[in-house]
Amino acid sequence: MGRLAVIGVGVMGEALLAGARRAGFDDVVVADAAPGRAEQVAQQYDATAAPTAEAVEGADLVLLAVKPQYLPEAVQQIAPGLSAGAVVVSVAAGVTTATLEDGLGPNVAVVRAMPNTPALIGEGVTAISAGSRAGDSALEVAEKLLAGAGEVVTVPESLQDAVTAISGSGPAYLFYLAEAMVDAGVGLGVPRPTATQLVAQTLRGAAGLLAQDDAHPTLLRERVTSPGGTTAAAIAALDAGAVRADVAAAMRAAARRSQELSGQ
Ligand SMILES: NC(=O)C1=CN([C@@H]2O[C@H](COP(=O)(O)OP(=O)(O)OC[C@H]3O[C@@H](n4cnc5c(N)ncnc54)[C@H](OP(=O)(O)O)[C@@H]3O)[C@@H](O)[C@H]2O)C=CC1
Ligand SMILES: O=C(O)[C@@H]1CCC=N1
Repeated sequence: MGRLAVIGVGVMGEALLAGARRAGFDDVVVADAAPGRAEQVAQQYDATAAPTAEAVEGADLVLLAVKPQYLPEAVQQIAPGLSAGAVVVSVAAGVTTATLEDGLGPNVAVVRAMPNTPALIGEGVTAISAGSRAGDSALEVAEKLLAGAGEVVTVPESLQDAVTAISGSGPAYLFYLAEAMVDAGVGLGVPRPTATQLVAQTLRGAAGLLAQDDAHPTLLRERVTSPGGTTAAAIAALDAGAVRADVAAAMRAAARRSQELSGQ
């Protein structure tokens, strides 16, 4: 599988590193700007720690997982040490393959990816898009890396801002909903640990139903909604609060922000 370098082992870098180890990558070098962080992660995942510029030397595959604002600096640091023919996978929201190709030079293939945090438990989903110099073999190697973190789909790069709004930021919307449901449950008199357990397993079970092949969210919701019952009362309250429109507005804001990040 060759050597993998992970640049930036924060929340997402660590989640994808965990997936890479599950996928069988066993020669891994990690780098991070926070003092001591690379060493700590290297110990935990049986990897080697190195400064950013050196970490990419001899690597066949490089995963860039720093915040978009810090990416130009990281690109500058790694560009001179990259091996010809290396594949660089970036998960930075909003940063285009064209920008990365400009900074990294003509000898590497760039793949843009948008993962999400359930990658930590192998239940993520990542959308990948090929840069202009990334052929099928580069996409394949990126897919192998990311498959350890969950499902992988290939999309045209023009859809990456939308994907970011759906699945990249998506877990946060569900945690927000979970918080609101737990708090409301507590308000209705249920102890917080019990309310949390009820909400977590309800989300897990509902996601399982939704993941079935023939699932349609409308049908699934209708099956819960008995005539004149409790769910009908709840959905009427959600509609009165224009929650559906709010979700659409939130996702448009996320996609817009992803676009803005590409201009920074
Ligand atoms: N979190 C998420 O749900 C998702 C995040 N992403 C993308 O993943 C990327 C990382 O996000 P996230 O993990 O949340 O951020 P974090 O801040 O948790 O992690 C980024 C890490 O990179 C380090 N770093 C910064 N500059 C360098 C450098 N030059 N060399 C090595 N390490 C460096 C940071 O150190 P320090 O703290 O000292 O700056 C930090 O530890 C972002 O681009 C984001 O858009 C994509 C999908 C989902
Ligand atoms: O909030 C962010 O910018 C990153 C990208 C998608 C999820 N987290």
